[in-house]
Amino acid sequence: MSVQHLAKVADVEPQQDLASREIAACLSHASVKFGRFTALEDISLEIGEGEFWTILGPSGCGKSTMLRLVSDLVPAAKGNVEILGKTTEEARLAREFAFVFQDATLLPWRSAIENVQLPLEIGRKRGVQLPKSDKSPSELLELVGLKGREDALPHELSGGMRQRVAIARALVCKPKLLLMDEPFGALDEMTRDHLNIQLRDIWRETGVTILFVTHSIPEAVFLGQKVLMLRANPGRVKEVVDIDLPDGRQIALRETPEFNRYCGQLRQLLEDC
Ligand SMILES: Nc1ncnc2c1ncn2[C@@H]1O[C@H](COP(=O)(O)OP(=O)(O)OP(=O)(O)O)[C@@H](O)[C@H]1O
Repeated sequence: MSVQHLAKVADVEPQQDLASREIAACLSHASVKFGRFTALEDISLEIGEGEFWTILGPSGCGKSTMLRLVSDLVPAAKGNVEILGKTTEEARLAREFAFVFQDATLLPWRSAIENVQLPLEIGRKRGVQLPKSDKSPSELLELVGLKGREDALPHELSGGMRQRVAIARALVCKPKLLLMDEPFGALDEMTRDHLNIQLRDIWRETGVTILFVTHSIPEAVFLGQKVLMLRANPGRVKEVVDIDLPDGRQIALRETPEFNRYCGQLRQLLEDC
């Protein structure tokens, strides 16, 4: 690891002992190109295991591309990406990560619990030994607040409930890393607030590392321990902001001066992008 790289890491997490911090995702000078267009350039980051990172930046700056890079959906044109010490391909095959998108993408003819069970069934059919959550599919539905709705079909559920099923499904193979691309972007504000609180609880209970893309500054501050601000053309790291707010976050936190200070800081950074 270069001195420059270590310096960047120290900026990101000044209080932590680097030697004792387990790394979930390590990006070293990584770039992504689509033809001649550079979508991401020289990204160096270390994301510690169990951390919750939110990603903000102007439209088109490469937030989704960053998740696609980490999840082996696009290759690094330069540099290197490691997930839990593995290449992205090895991590994908070992089901080290799972994705949740803006659209829940549930199979409409399967009930909530059957949708959650789906990744395990696919693994069994392919003869692949997949990691399995310590919780059963029905316990995962309970974890996301859907106890009693196991047999409901997707069209019988609200948008927020469908997203909860998608989160339970993402957790069924016990991923170490959860990649979330604007998962609550299409939901009304109250549902979104409620899911924000629930997602923090799920994160605390499972210990999963989360990378969460959003366009909402308050959502990024409420959820994240760290906010990664990307800037555009090409997408680069603008800044990583540590969010030093207490745990057990409730909606009232959004009315506090500390919370609004972080929002103001990030709004300024976004304007400067
Ligand atoms: N498959 C692709 N081929 C060509 N260009 C692409 C491809 N995917 C993304 N891009 C370009 O890469 C840049 C980053 O796209 P990306 O979707 O990652 O941005 P984003 O920050 O997530 O955007 P938004 O906030 O609008 O969702 C954009 O200019 C986009 O047009």
